[in-house]
Amino acid sequence: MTTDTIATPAGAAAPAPGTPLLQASGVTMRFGGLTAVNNVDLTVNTGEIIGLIGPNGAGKTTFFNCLTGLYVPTEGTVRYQGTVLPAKPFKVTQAGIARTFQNIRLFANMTVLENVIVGRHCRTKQNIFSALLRGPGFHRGERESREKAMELLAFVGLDAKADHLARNLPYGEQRKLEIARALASEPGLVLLDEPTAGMNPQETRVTEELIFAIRDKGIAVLVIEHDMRFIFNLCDRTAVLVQGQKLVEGDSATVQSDERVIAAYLGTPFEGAPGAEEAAEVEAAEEHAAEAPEESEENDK
Ligand SMILES: Nc1ncnc2c1ncn2[C@@H]1O[C@H](COP(=O)(O)OP(=O)(O)OP(=O)(O)O)[C@@H](O)[C@H]1O
Repeated sequence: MTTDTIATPAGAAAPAPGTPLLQASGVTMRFGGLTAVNNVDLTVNTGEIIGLIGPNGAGKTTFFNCLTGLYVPTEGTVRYQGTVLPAKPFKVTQAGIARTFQNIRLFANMTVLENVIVGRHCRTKQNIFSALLRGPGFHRGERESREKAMELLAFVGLDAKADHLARNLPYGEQRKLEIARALASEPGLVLLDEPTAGMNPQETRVTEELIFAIRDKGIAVLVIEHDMRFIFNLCDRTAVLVQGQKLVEGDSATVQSDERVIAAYLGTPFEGAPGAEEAAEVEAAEEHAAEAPEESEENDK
């Protein structure tokens, strides 16, 4: 009988920090006449948080899909820990890459805990026979999965809601649950597609802290986001895609000050750029001045 032992993730012996984990080389994806991703190289090393930014339709999600086996790139290769990845999402997850999606994909009618347990599927060896026979191994495996799922829920701050239905969670918490489910597969690298979309600034700050904590657990992160403050606070390096091509890659200062990036994407200097604080102070003073007559009118009454 198959027991429910937890499988070891591929490459579980943690590589030294700073060694290449993911290596995408010359990745190109064409849909008929449209080249959505054009000859993109990207390396993510252990211990890194890497950002991927670019205008709508730049090819960011398509690139993620090429990395995670949802698409077979028209050209190029994707290696994880030196091995070319198979173009099968399940095998990519088994190899050690997990992801979340731009549009939340939870099991809405399952509980929060069950959603995370499902995410552990590729690390267990349960099969139809062990489930039918329900021997000691099956129960041990179930208990372990439950405990690990609860640990992850505590990690993302959702343990108190373990028994709630996923569909009843507020939007920001559904995004956190997606992250917990991705972590349940014990990845070495997690790909997050717009993890703060629809979040308020407070939730965004919490997500930022959560991503730092994920990195501190030894999991590298590749993140797509449109929130530039979030990206430039968080990432060790950021790559900019424009019309499917990588325009620039570098640290936050390099990317923010690159004139091609400003022209093609940022438009105006990023709001956290030097000078923004002063501009905000002037704006606040102007608002205060505009409100002042009303205040004095009220005082006169
Ligand atoms: N399955 C598909 N078939 C045909 N064209 C596609 C397909 N998927 C994406 N595209 C096209 O590829 C281009 C890149 O799309 P993609 O969704 O990767 O961009 P993105 O940078 O993720 O955009 P956004 O920031 O809006 O999510 C777009 O022109 C899109 O219409």
